[in-house]
Amino acid sequence: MLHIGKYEFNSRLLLGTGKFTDMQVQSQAVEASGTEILTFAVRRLDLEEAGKQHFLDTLDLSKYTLLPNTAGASTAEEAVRIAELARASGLCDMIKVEVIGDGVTLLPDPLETYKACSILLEKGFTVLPYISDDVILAKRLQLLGVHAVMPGASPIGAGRGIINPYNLEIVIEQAVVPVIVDAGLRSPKDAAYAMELGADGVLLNTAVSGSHDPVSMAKAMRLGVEAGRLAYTAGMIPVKRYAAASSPAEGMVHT
Ligand SMILES: CC(=O)[C@@H](O)[C@H](O)COP(=O)(O)O
Repeated sequence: MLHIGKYEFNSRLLLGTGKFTDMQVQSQAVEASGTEILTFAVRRLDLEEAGKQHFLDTLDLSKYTLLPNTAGASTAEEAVRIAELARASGLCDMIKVEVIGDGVTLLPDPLETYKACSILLEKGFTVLPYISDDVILAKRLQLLGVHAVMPGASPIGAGRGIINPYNLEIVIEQAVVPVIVDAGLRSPKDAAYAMELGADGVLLNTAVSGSHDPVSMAKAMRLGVEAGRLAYTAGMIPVKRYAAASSPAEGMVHT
């Protein structure tokens, strides 16, 4: 079970809803992924798509928790405004805090993210900040009281997989709230790797929406997350410098 604040989930795969070209394929991909948490940009929903049918209208919303995100915000104030808009519209009080600091790398702004989280926590939100793989920021945000941290594997949409497993491992080791590895994943091996490192979940979007067959990729990602989690809980053997024979040599007759 994945526990985030007062919420509980069986699935550890969180899916983004952007960049799908066909709503029906998207619905099937969501189903195939087994996800229970769908994240979407409130700003996009509110401004650019006003009046149009939205993908969320095509879903049985009783099966999913909608996780609004503050994509499009570049300051704490903007992120807070977007979060309040989401809550006032009757959406979940969970918010993925995404405050982008740079239009080229799309990396999150640590100072504005911290400030936004501080305000949103005071306002009673369940707060999930998207951050870089920054060990100290992750720690500081947890001291502030966030409900999960979402370190990036690599930049959004880059598909570069986990660039810094060392940092991610330390974030995970020191975490007192769930760690959801978010962004930059490309293949099921990346998802499995994040889970093998001990992540509590992964969030991805482009890897599925941008593949030739999003439904199959969604299923592959689901299996990757499940395999990685199973391996993590099973306990993997230590890495050794030299060989260790699989069959014991004792009792063998040597000539
Ligand atoms: C939908 C969402 O929140 C994205 O911003 C998220 O960070 C996913 O990144 P990828 O598209 O790289 O998987």
